[in-house]
Amino acid sequence: IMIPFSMKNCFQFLCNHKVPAAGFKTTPKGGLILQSVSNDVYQNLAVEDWIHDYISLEGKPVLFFWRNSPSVVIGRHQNPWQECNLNLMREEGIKLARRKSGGGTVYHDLGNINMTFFTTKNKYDRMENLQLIVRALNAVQPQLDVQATKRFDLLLDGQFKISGTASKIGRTNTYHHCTLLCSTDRTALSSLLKSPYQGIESRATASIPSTVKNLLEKDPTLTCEVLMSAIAAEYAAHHHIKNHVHLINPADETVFPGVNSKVQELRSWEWIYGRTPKFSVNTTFNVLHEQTHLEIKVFLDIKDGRIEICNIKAPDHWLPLELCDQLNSSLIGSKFCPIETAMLTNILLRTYPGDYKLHSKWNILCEKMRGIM
Ligand SMILES: Nc1ncnc2c1ncn2[C@@H]1O[C@H](COP(=O)(O)OC(=O)CCCC[C@@H]2CCSS2)[C@@H](O)[C@H]1O
Repeated sequence: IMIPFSMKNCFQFLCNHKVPAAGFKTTPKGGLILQSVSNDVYQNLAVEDWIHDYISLEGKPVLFFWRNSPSVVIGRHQNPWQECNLNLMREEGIKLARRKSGGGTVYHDLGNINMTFFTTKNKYDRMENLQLIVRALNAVQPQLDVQATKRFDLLLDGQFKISGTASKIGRTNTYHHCTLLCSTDRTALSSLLKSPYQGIESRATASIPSTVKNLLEKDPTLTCEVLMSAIAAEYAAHHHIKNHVHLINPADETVFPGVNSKVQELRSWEWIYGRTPKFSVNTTFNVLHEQTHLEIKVFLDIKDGRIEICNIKAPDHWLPLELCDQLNSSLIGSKFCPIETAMLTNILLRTYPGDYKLHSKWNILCEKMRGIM
């Protein structure tokens, strides 16, 4: 990894050392423990990515602690419509993030600790990291029954998931990141991770749901702060480094040059929705017309988050084929997104000013379409 000259200084900052004349060579080996001062999921994922891209981890593993305000974090190759309730998230102002690592969907809030274990490829060992967490948990509460599974979850009492794992393996650097449920809102977790959307077909990675539990429910002294200190102490002991947690601000461009462009990428529609593997939606809408139920069939192909094929089929006596097709054509190429659909509908309505009966039918269809987005 090439570290540009300006980044040498920030590397030294990360070690909390004054920039010495001798430069880079004086940075101590052994490892580093960092903790983010931000609770913004995009900033935290961006700085994680930045460390992965720019820090030389040879002989210097890094542990990074971070927590987020309420967010749903999907894996790199997942379909958000299949994994979560996007309508509920919009209503509640819950962020959606797509991470760079693979795997399933998790819910984060301030009661959930995220940990990223950075190493070079040859030191990458997820089980070792999980065992370190288990030792730390047992150091604060020897009675806890926590075990790592073959799929790198941590289970409490042999049945409740308290941690999920994902990882990214780069050319030389790697990271293993995992969650730890301390006092997360479990009601929010389960309602947000339930998809209401039907008829989706895709080859995206599917999550593996589990029954979860918070450590604080087991023992009220196990707060996030207690857990993070215990894990930091265990990490320091394991790597023979000073038990000091360096606070970092992931928005600080002077420390992490270029980090804000990573934040922008992670926040973008193109990354979050546009990276969804190609999928199709095959569903029906029911509308009431003159006291009878009509069935409207919908078939969509969505590629890069945009509608590629749109086939809405309504009974001809309700909406003449030609007018139905106008709606179909106007949706092709547009984002599979309720705001964009609302905009397009308004444009379409203007093509038949004054035809309120038609407006009402198009509006009904668009409202239903928005409901599946
Ligand atoms: N925060 C959290 N911690 C543990 N388990 C969770 C959490 N949220 C949801 N779940 C449960 O895990 C499954 C999904 O399990 P699944 O195995 O499919 O996915 C994962 O575990 C992915 C973990 C990603 C960790 C990253 C670390 C930093 S950024 S996110 C979900 O349906 C819930 O039942």
